[in-house]
Amino acid sequence: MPSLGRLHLVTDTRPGRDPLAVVSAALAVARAELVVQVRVEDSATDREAYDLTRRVLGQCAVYGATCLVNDRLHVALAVAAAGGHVGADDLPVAAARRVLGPAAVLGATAREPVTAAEAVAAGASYLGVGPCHVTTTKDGLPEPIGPAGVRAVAAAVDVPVIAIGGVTAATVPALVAAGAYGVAVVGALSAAADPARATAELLGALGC
Ligand SMILES: Cc1ncc(COP(=O)(O)OP(=O)(O)O)c(N)n1
Ligand SMILES: Cc1nc(C(=O)O)sc1CCOP(=O)(O)O
Ligand SMILES: [Mg+2]
Repeated sequence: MPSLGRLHLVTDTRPGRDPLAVVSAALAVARAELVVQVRVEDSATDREAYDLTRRVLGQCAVYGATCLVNDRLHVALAVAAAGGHVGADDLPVAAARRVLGPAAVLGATAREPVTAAEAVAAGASYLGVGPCHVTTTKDGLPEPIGPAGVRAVAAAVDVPVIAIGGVTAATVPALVAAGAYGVAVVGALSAAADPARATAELLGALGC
């Protein structure tokens, strides 16, 4: 299994965003430390997801960076991405592992220690843990768990914990101190005036 980068960029395909430009800027700075998770709107077609993922995978290959696919594991397989990420509304972790195979990177969303341990036992190779802080990027999330919630999950598992939800360079140190191996962001890069600079700030906060 490839070693996991510590800065995860989750693509923002909402109207008015330019995910490929943001990926390009982040890759130029973070290189192999970047994991790009291709996440499209639920309304996007599989063809749209496939086309975007192929382009992102091509960008990542230049830098030896990892490309994962959110939810749509058939797209991950179709483009030979490194793996995928699943949550409560997606395939169960064990089924996702069967689909992707033993060597793939498989992330699972977990918000508390018991489900985190279950996800790891079912085959997750990392956990996405959050929302750590308030975010406007995704609707319907539970209350933020904060660094204390991250600490509880990190203490319960032996796989990398990736903190997500409202993460900024300013909030990274407390999350790392709580046991996060890395962070996943949408807005901190997608909405940045200068995504390359924002990438450097996030890497610096991670101690990379
Ligand atoms: C790193 C990471 N953590 C959590 C999530 C959320 O996944 P999920 O709960 O399946 O929600 P959607 O992203 O599918 O809306 C994630 N994508 N990445
Ligand atoms: C897609 C997603 N999942 C979350 C979870 O907690 O499961 S938070 C989130 C959105 C993260 O975006 P931003 O970095 O802009 O806050
Ligand atoms: Mg999902």
